[in-house]
Amino acid sequence: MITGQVLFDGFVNGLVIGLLATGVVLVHRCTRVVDFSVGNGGLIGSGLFALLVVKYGLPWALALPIALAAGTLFGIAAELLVIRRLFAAPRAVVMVATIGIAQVALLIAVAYPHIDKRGATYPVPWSGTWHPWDGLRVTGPQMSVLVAVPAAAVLLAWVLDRTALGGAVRAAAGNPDLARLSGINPKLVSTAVWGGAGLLSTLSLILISGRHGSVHDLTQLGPGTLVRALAAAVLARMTSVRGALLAGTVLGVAEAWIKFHFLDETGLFELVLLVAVLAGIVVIGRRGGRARESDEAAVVAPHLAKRPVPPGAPWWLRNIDRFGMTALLAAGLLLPLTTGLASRQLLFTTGLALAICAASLTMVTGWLGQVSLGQMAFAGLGALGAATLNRGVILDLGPLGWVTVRGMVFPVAVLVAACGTAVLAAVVGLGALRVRGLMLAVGTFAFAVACEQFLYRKRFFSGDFGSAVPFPRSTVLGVDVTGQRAYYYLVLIVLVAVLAVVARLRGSGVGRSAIAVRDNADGAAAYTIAAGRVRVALFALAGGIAGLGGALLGGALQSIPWGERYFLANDSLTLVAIVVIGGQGSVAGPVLGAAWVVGLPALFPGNAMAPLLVSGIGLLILLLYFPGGLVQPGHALRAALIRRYAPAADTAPARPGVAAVPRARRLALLPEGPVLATRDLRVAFGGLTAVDGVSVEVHRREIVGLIGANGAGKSTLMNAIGGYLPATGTVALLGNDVTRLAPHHRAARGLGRTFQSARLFPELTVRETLCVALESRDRSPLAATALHLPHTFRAERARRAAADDLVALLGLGRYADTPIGELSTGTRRIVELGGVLALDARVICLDEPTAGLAQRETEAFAPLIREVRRELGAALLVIEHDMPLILSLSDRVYCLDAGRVIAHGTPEAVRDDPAVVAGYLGTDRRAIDRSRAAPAVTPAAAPAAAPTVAVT
Ligand SMILES: Nc1ncnc2c1ncn2[C@@H]1O[C@H](COP(=O)(O)OP(=O)(O)OP(=O)(O)O)[C@@H](O)[C@H]1O
Repeated sequence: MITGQVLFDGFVNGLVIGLLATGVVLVHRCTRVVDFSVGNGGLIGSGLFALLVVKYGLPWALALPIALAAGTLFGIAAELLVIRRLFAAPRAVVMVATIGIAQVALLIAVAYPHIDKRGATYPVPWSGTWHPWDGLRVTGPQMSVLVAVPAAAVLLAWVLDRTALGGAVRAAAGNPDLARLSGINPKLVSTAVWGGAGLLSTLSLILISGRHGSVHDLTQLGPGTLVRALAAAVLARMTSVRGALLAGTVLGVAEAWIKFHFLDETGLFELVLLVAVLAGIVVIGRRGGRARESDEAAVVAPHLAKRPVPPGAPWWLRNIDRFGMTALLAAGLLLPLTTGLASRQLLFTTGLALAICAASLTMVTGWLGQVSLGQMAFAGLGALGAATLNRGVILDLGPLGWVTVRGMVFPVAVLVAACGTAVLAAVVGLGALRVRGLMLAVGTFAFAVACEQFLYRKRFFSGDFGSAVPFPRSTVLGVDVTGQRAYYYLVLIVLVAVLAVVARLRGSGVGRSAIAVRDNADGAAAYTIAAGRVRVALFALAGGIAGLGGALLGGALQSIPWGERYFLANDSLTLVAIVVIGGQGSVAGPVLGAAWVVGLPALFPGNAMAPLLVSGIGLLILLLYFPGGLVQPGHALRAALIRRYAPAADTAPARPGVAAVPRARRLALLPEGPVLATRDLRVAFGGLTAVDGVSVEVHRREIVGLIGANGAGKSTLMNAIGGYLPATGTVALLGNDVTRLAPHHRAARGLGRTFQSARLFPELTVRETLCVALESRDRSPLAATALHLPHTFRAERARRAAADDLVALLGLGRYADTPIGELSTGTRRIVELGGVLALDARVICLDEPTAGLAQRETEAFAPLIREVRRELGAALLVIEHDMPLILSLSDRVYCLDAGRVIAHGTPEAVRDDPAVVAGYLGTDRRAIDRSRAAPAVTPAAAPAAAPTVAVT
């Protein structure tokens, strides 16, 4: 029977976790960043408190404000020196920066003078025990919690609800742009929030350390505390401060209950936390916790990304990447020959294995723009799994009886374990990747802690070996790899193979699709790319590669220290540092990053601070000053050489025959009746019905205009047609009901779409963007591409040739290798049309195709749109504010007002409709006059398009 005392103890622990979680929620609400420094950040003040009281004999009442002030100042300093400088950066970057801040905090705490009093206890104001009623005991540290947490919560509520600062914080959290307009300085708010979070985490860590008892090993409190606070914050949907406090308390009680009932199952609670976090993430996703576009973004700005070498460049420039990689390989081959010391060889091998693990993160962070904080957990499971398979196991399958798995030879065990971690990563990814934004980081961090505390400890993995599981090496394909140097070369070969896979995937449709999904998931869906599938497939592959790297690392060590180093949650943070330091998304980055993080501390043997220094401070310096990482100077040199020796040439023929564009489905028969029809479509945002029972039809080869005042619901209607928004009513495409289909399925059935913002995929070049659209015809298979199978090279060549034809057709020759992010709006809009051509769309929705264009460009666009219709034989639904353009272009027009169709018919009829004049055109007399003056151009009489005119 569980006692009240156990639950009470859990309640008190939970109060502190809840307090820490409020800091996480505050920071997230104001800056949309998950703050990973919240655990370690508090160590500065909590360590100082112990130091001042125990070592220097200060009274606690004096030391406490000093410690709290130190923690607050650290929060403020972190904001001023790091966060503020990354104000405009993607949130993924800022989150990675918080990992650097956490490392720096740990570094400072480790650097504190040693408290050499043996058995000294952590200072608490009250040392007695109380018995408020029979059977309940309240200790001194618990009394501190019972006093401090409610006091802090009341103070926080008062500051948030009653003070000007609190009002500013709430306003900035609700709508930063509106807050800025009403005179609130978001930077000041951010500083205040970070200071407040520093104060809360210092207080929490002081209270937790009091419960911990000893003044030693305080730095160990970081990850366990952090994961509980993050879990509470996720359960509070990252938005509710009060909810965070409540969730923390519930978790504390749950932990006490679980630990009481399952005393033998160490780490079971961490497993429950993982499940709770994943469930919380799914709920956040369901409740519309969609991230803003900028959340998952390239951690490297597009201008720092590697440029493709133009095909006309001299041979040495075309092969410059090969030279670089050959030089790295030569260094790798020669390295073990520089020393005969086995310990050095082991160090080098460790670096290579970590580079393999980091290469897995390159795909997740560099391409998907997501941050995984669980890669070293996959590595740990790979290592322990391989060791288990190597020695053989007897499995208890319950009613099915016992199964004996005979030991596998070393290389087979490594490969099977890697496949196992890939499957596991797919499962974790299915939960955590459902929500866009940065929730993967939280989910994978919880996974890392659950592995460390629960999975690694299972007898299946650790057997009876305690904290060092043996993993002896043997032979690989008949070659003896028991020697340190031979094993080094084996790991080098695997690293080269992994990097070859990564490089091949990045240059293929798989890498392009991943970057497209990251930069603009809706845009990718419009090109038939299923974001979820791309994310989960790459995350699974990354999990497999991490497992492979981990198994090889285990083989290098020959005895897996699962509870001590390499495979812990903190090591996953270090892996993120390796990737950022090396250069995100770059193939050489993991190698350079691993060389930095493993190699530099080796120059200072025995110094516990060196690893933290190179990964923590190194991470921050690189993020702030060299966001491209160590490969950045190389990329800059490469770009300079390209500018100097291969300037972009306009290779576009003036106007090649459009027949050059291969078309897959152009000749497919269109059904009778409308090609697009909506019935009673309705979309509501909370209380606002943006589209209110709209039924529209678009017939074969028709251009239908959609007009209406700002906010009338035109874009919302188009988004509902595309499946980007949940709607009631039906949508039929080419005679088939597509109401229940996801956007990428609708696109695959012939629905093309361009967006008002024409964002496309900023990091991809024009040619790459068109290749993404061409994936709709022939998708790049992940496994076959990774394995370099010949047919994937043929398919890739065909795709590039088709993209080049489109580039030529649209007169985009000189922009073919330019990243989209560097193009003008007009050029981006032409690339978007190129994408629609690549799709072979049968029904095309254009959302304000001339928005942001100069009048001259707008005039060139009408013929281009007609040309697209002629080319594809498609029907178009076009939203446009330019009345002369839309009235001259359209065969029929619908006018929307407040989400309803108020008129439809021929352009002339709609233009003269009294409701349209009163509700829309009447607002701008000149618009009517201009539209009356507009010549009613028939499609047949349209002038030949001169698309290059619009390219500016
Ligand atoms: N994601 C959203 N959340 C809440 N409200 C939204 C959202 N998107 C649109 N709205 C609201 O729905 C209404 C219709 O917006 P919509 O963008 O469809 O209008 P529109 O006719 O396309 O306007 P514009 O010509 O300015 O693009 C507006 O009141 C808008 O504020």
